[in-house]
Amino acid sequence: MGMDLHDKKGPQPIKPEQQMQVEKNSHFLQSFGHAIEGIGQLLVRERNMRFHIFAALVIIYVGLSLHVNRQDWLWLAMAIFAVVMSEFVNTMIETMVDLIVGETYHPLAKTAKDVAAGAVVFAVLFAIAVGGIVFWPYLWPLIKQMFTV
Ligand SMILES: Nc1ncnc2c1ncn2[C@@H]1O[C@H](COP(=O)(O)OP(=O)(O)OP(=O)(O)O)[C@@H](O)[C@H]1O
Repeated sequence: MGMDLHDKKGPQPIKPEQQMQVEKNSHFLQSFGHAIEGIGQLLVRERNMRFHIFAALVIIYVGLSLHVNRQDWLWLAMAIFAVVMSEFVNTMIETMVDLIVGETYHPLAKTAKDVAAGAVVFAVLFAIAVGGIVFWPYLWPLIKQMFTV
């Protein structure tokens, strides 16, 4: 899949104030800080992730507008979670493959990346199905109302 100018592939330059830590985190706050850094990297590097976050916000907005019930919110949350988690896994696999093979072509690198991308597509299809099943009963009466005089 393509790459735009905003996608920052490859290692980020190390700023002078950054410590090149390779030893274990020594306390919870340090672990948490690095986890937040990971989420930040994902948002900066992956255009698809930014799109998923935008789509999730649209789904939340539609859910609020249609006053969907508690159980339906759980399904919507599950769908959003599945897509976002799949993008986390996809980025982890891509990064590990790039770390191992770099710019060298390898059929197994292709398989790993394509399967990881397939997981994202699978999760997105699941989210579309959930969105359709959840929103349809709320939208159908509105659609009928629009076409009855
Ligand atoms: N080292 C490699 N060896 C073989 N094929 C590769 C290699 N690197 C990438 N590819 C192929 O190129 C495609 C795009 O790879 P890239 O790492 O640019 O993914 P991407 O554009 O970030 O994907 P996504 O849009 O899913 O994030 C992969 O799906 C794979 O088919």
